[in-house]
Amino acid sequence: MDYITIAVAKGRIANITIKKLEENGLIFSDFKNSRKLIFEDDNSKIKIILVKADDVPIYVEYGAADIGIVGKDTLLETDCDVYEIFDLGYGKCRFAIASLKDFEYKKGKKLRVATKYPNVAKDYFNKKKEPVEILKLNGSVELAPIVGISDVIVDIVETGTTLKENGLVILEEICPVSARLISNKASYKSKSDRIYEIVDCFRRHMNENDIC
Ligand SMILES: Nc1ncnc2c1ncn2[C@@H]1O[C@H](COP(=O)(O)OP(=O)(O)OP(=O)(O)O)[C@@H](O)[C@H]1O
Ligand SMILES: O=P(O)(O)OC[C@H]1O[C@H](OP(=O)(O)OP(=O)(O)O)[C@H](O)[C@@H]1O
Repeated sequence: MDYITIAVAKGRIANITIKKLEENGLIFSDFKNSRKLIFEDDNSKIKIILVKADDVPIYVEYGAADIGIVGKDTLLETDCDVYEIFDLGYGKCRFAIASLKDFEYKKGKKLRVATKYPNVAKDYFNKKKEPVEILKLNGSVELAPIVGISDVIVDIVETGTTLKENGLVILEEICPVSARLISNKASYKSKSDRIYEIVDCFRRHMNENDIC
């Protein structure tokens, strides 16, 4: 049996993914205590490669991985050509627009929006026919309205703690987000049995609150 390779987004999503696979009896030795980027379970012939979230769809589209696990936030931002095949239900959060508590929207004035997700923000405001200027940042987006470089932010919110501790409030929610299983188009045809074994393995360990 050939190895099936899964590109997993480093950080939160990888930690939960490995935990769920280990609950199914797979073993990825040293995952917690190493800087290794490749982990293999010899029995199931599953190979995990750890990559930055934004890069997961690229590894999958170009066939370096058969499947990938990444947040819906990242998928909405990318235009990669992959199949999204399963909502894994974990890594739950939501996209929201937020501003400082005392922000007042002035009609007719172009909103300046700071975000790590320029495509998501552009799409959302285009649909509402609201003219905006997008400022692409790479993190700590909540700072932007505080230091006065944006009116609002578009970001993911989980517990709401980061917004609260920085004096921001949600103005609108855009959509829910959770981790998704994606597939390379050729692998989806040639390795569909193995891919669906992996889907079943996650399905068996879905918690009640994983269901979106
Ligand atoms: N509270 C949360 N904050 C950030 N990401 C979350 C949260 N809840 C779920 N997620 C999911 O986890 C993914 C990000 O994981 P993580 O924060 O570990 O990486 P990251 O922020 O991209 O890492 P980096 O620190 O390298 O920028 C998101 O793309 C999203 O799908
Ligand atoms: O609602 P909460 O539970 O507080 O989580 C939301 C925060 O988590 C994410 O940041 P991350 O930790 O990825 O750091 P970043 O600012 O570097 O993106 C996101 O961008 C928010 O800042």
